[in-house]
Amino acid sequence: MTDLLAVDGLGVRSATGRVLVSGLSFSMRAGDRLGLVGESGSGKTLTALAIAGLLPAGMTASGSVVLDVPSLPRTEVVGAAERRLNRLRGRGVTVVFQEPLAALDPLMPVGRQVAGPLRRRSGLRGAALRRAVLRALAEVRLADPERIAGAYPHEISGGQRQRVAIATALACEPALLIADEPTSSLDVTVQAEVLALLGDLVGARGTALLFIGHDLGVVTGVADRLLVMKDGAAVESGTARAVTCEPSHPYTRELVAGARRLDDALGGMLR
Ligand SMILES: Nc1ncnc2c1ncn2[C@@H]1O[C@H](COP(=O)(O)OP(=O)(O)OP(=O)(O)O)[C@@H](O)[C@H]1O
Repeated sequence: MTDLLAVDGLGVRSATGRVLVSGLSFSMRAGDRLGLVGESGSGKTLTALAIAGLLPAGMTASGSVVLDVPSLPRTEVVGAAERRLNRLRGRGVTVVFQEPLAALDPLMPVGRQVAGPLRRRSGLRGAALRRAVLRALAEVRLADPERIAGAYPHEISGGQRQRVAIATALACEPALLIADEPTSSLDVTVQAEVLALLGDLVGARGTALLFIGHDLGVVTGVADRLLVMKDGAAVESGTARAVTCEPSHPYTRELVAGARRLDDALGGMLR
């Protein structure tokens, strides 16, 4: 099987030339679940944006990010023209961000927002499209999809919004879904539900998942492999089990000890 995503020596610099990410290399195949974990400011989000070709204006990427998605031309994202990247986004790679309010249009009922990618992907129109929207909302386990479809983003809860954002992202049938702290703004119970849902949905579709988070307990709940980042570089990588059971880098040991302390304080809930 060939790599779906091959990141080789990725670097990101700010407009003023500050090195924010450097020398990052990893690869993913169809259906893989990789967790990028590290403290705030370690470069996780910029890595995600660089992979999707969405770095803010002025920032520059170096190295190589190759996305090789079935039925799409193999694309070198670094330096690619916007037109090329547009073909890749959606079917190739889709991102779910931490704050769904930022991703959803405040002035459009959420049903119409899910309908956009569904229509583009499937060509459905009219009543058939409407049924597909309701199915997509039911699939992310939203009770009463009819009501949710007609609601504006501010009329539903944070957990419901994140489910809508996931439904919208999956409606594109992406080969790679990047989820950047998708549950950090949610309370713990809702967070656990949304994580389980995300795991089930990508599993059922064979979608590769790049899951980003600062909380090792959360990330290991979804990812099979981990890449630990610190100060814009990878300090350790391996299977989730190896990294959490036998961390070799002092920073990873700190992360593991922190997650254990939290787990003990919660009476082993995370085990
Ligand atoms: N638009 C920007 N201009 C300049 N520097 C930036 C910009 N965005 C991020 N940075 C810097 O790049 C570094 C990496 O940021 P990034 O957002 O990737 O970290 P992160 O690991 O995702 O953190 P968090 O968990 O807080 O989102 C940080 O030092 C940050 O201050």
